[in-house]
Amino acid sequence: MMRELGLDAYRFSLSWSRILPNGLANKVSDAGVEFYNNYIDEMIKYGIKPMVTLYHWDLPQKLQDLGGFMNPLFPEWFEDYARVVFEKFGDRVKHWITFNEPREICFEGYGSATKAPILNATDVGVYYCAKNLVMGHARAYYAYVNDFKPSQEGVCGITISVNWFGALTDSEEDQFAAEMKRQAEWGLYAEPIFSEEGGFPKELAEIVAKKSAEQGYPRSRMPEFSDEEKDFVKGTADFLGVNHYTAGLVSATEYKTHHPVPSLYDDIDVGSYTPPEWPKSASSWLKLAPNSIYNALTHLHKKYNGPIFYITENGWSSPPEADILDDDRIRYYRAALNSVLDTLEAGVDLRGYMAWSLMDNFEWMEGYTERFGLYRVNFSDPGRERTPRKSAFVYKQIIKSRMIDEEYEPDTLDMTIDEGN
Ligand SMILES: C[C@H]1O[C@@H](Oc2ccc([N+](=O)[O-])cc2)[C@H](O)[C@@H](O)[C@H]1O
Repeated sequence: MMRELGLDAYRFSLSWSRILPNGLANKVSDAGVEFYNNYIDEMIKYGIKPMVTLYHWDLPQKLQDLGGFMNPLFPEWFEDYARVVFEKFGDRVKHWITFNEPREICFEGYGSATKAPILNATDVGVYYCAKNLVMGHARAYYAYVNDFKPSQEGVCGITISVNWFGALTDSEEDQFAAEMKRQAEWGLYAEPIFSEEGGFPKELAEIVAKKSAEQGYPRSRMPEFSDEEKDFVKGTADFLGVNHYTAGLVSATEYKTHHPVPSLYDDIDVGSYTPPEWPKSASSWLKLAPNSIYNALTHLHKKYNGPIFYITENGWSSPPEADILDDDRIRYYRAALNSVLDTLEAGVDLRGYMAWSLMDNFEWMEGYTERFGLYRVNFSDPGRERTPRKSAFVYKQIIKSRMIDEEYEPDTLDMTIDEGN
């Protein structure tokens, strides 16, 4: 499928427990390493660069039983695991991502309890997790930079989910509410690594400290980074990977919904709105918002002094029964890629774009009910038959011709494998 599309890069993740069955680095699975060696070698054979994520949400059970991201030893465990994979695969993998989407790991896993491990610690879970995760990221980064990069010459970054949150109105209150939403959704994870000051976002930290005191906590529910820790974490990324899907308009007073007290969303206490005219996908959270890649990336570009970006995920879901002639997905990719062009024109250092996803897959809590693939997968078929959707043909034509808005008819679209690839 990668060859049919003419891809020159592919992002995938490693399963920690497939490589270290106990989670800890005392025992490495030869079969696990061989599995990924074959996978990586096959890509490289066809000129497809692997971009590898170390952690995309599957923590070894033993480590989860020990508290997972809540355990202060988590950063060490992660560094040990990272060292094994850099050593095994770093001769061929030159683009490393430590974590996929800290927000979904920490907020959804340890706060709102909507993703594994479904731990309902709404008051502190997201904040404790965020600090341990960021410390683990920094330890893995230094392991790479000090002990592997000199010979392997690759780069190491982190991928954060960055949807665009603008203000509903021009009022000062709504502008501040939008900034609080951005700090809660991605600043918690980006700020310690990419800001000049380091540590958690300042205004959010102040709000949480104030509310914690009012709520009778002896200290802020959000842990602090010591000065030493701030310096340790600052600048530990060669690039910022961005998973971008959608946007919301934020209000200080309107569109508020109920949240547990205390919790991150109660702390920021803002409302969010999506205009009804924004087209809807099969996922409740995903709507097609105008020029949102441009809005998000130009904002981050200014805020963090022009870092290197990769868009590491971007895509559209349809229900399983949807037609294979998926014009809604094509409309989404055209809009997104036009927004990428605007972003590049604005001088943002965006080095790559990855669609989510090559093929339908298991979509976490939603299982097989939301399909993101350029290729449809028939999950009732024991052979898991794969069929290119119309969007696959169009995507192939776009990346080959660099023409985004040209109209293609399905029977004129070319799906032969280019011998050069
Ligand atoms: C569809 C892919 O989404 C990624 O995760 C999310 C989850 C939620 C949002 N959101 O805006 O609410 C954005 C991205 C994830 O990395 C991938 O595995 C897929 O689930």
